[in-house]
Amino acid sequence: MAFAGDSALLCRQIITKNTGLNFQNRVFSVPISPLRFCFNGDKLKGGEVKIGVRAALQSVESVEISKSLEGFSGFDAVTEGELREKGFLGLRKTKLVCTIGPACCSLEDLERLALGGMNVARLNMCHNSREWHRDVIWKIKKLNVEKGFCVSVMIDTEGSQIHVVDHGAPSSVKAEDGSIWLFTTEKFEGSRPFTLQANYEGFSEGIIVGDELVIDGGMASFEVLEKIGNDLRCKCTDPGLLLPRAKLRFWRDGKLVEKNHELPTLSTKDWSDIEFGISEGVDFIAMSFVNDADAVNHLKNHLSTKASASIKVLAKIESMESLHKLEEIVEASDGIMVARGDLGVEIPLEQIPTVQETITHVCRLLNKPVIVASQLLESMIEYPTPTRAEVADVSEAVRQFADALMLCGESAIGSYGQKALSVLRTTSSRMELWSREENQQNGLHQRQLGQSLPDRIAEQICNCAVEMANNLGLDAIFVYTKHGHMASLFSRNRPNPPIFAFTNNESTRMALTLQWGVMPVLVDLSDDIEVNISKTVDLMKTKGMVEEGDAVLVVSDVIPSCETPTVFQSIQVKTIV
Ligand SMILES: Nc1ncnc2c1ncn2[C@@H]1O[C@H](COP(=O)(O)OP(=O)(O)OP(=O)(O)O)[C@@H](O)[C@H]1O
Ligand SMILES: CC(=O)C(=O)O
Ligand SMILES: [K+]
Ligand SMILES: [Mg+2]
Repeated sequence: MAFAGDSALLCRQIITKNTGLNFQNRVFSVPISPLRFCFNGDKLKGGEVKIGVRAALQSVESVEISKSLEGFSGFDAVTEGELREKGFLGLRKTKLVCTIGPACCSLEDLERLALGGMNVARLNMCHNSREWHRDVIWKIKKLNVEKGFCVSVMIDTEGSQIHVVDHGAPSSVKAEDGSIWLFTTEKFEGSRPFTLQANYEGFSEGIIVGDELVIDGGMASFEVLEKIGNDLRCKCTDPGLLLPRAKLRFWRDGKLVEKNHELPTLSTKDWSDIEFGISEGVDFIAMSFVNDADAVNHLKNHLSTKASASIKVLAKIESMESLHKLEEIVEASDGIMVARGDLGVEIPLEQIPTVQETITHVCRLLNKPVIVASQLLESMIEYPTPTRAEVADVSEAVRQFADALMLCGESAIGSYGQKALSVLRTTSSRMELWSREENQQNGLHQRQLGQSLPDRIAEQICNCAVEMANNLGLDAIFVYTKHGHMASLFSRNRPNPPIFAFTNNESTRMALTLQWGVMPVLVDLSDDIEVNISKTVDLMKTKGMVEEGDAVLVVSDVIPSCETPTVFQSIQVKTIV
């Protein structure tokens, strides 16, 4: 039992060190008179916060297998299987997003992706029909219900960007050096030789003769020879492929001519896609070409008025302007996507790695999940193995502690989508192991987020608890949470053990699928912390998910509903007997 004393001492030291609070007893008060303040809406009596800190190593007594395990079966099938097979530390922390397209949209394909570790399915509203998207969403929900998966659904808006209209066949055309092309806004069916239709009337506004027209971030380049009304006659100066929906950008004197700001972030089509997403009950809306926080706030307000505030809004960073306003966008949104595909059209490619590192860093500091997306395993669209450079790129995103990695064309149209997913899985697991062995999380800086004392306390409890869990070599962190906030504060510290977030809220569960190291579990929650703990441990024992001797750190932020609550948050270390 020396262990018990050690952990109690350690807990006190850590909490004293990090909060500046000192204490003698297990439950102590911090007088903050004359302030009165709210804690999750409850006015506290006497203007004091009481925090319970119990760090004695307790044993879960040989709990009788509870009569009422109903409602406690919310482990997803994949986590359950992996936990049994590999143990707590074998669970992958980095989350995986797959873009669903024609190559992986059958029920069987989707099931294989879910079994392969897909945490979020992304539907790009740029492509395919409403009926097709609805069918995919239904299949995912059916698999979740019938096969016990926990795969969230994300829709990704088309957004307003200037590109070539997709005429269907032929799928790509080659532009030869010196060839002359017309870029027009005139609508026409089929294809015309040396003519491409732009999707936006004003695509050539402000463009002058001599400007450079860059296709898809450098796939091909043209020089503007002549303006004819809105149309542009151009000469190919750097030959290459013109793909359907190829992106058009103009450069002058080595700098991008910024044009996107006159277009709304959400077009009429985007708004109708959003209504569709709301009615289909999607979990995330990824907003393309966000330029400022206003755009994010606008959508979030709209969702609130529709009683759909539980849908999380992810801002895609894929324009120069969004980089100038990164912090305000991160603060306004529920998460971020580093959309390297379009970003690479707006900034020089050699800047992508450092920009990615900055964005992932800012997101972690501000406690927002971040997805690294596009071309992670691009060659696997055609080939069954990745290039070494691609594996290095995936590893780098994991080393940066990104919350999630995303497949695009690799899963949507590629021939080896499941293989690509398994490359992400094995590469991220390997890199996470290295990261743990090298104590990489020690170098992570933390920024204080909370302003009020209760928020700061919650934050400090999570920071301290993670330090405890790492130092004591604990097997898992259990957090009981309604809205997932404390689970995310744990995740932000990138702890060694996995974080099991027990929640009674389905939306919370589906939102946590994107957060690094968090295994969301749907359960009934009682006001009694001890009941919650013994019920979950019971359940995990019956399912063979915990073993005798496993030591877990337990934190609850479920506020008891009694009138004068005395213990709001507590840290406990328990061993399974
Ligand atoms: N639902 C779909 N139906 C048909 N093709 C799809 C679908 N989703 C994706 N694709 C194909 O997969 C490719 C990669 O998909 P992805 O959505 O990542 O690319 P994208 O269109 O460049 O993304 P974005 O427009 O958001 O920047 C697309 O170019 C498209 O050809
Ligand atoms: C994913 C996406 O939108 C991009 O990379 O541009
Ligand atoms: K999109
Ligand atoms: Mg994009």
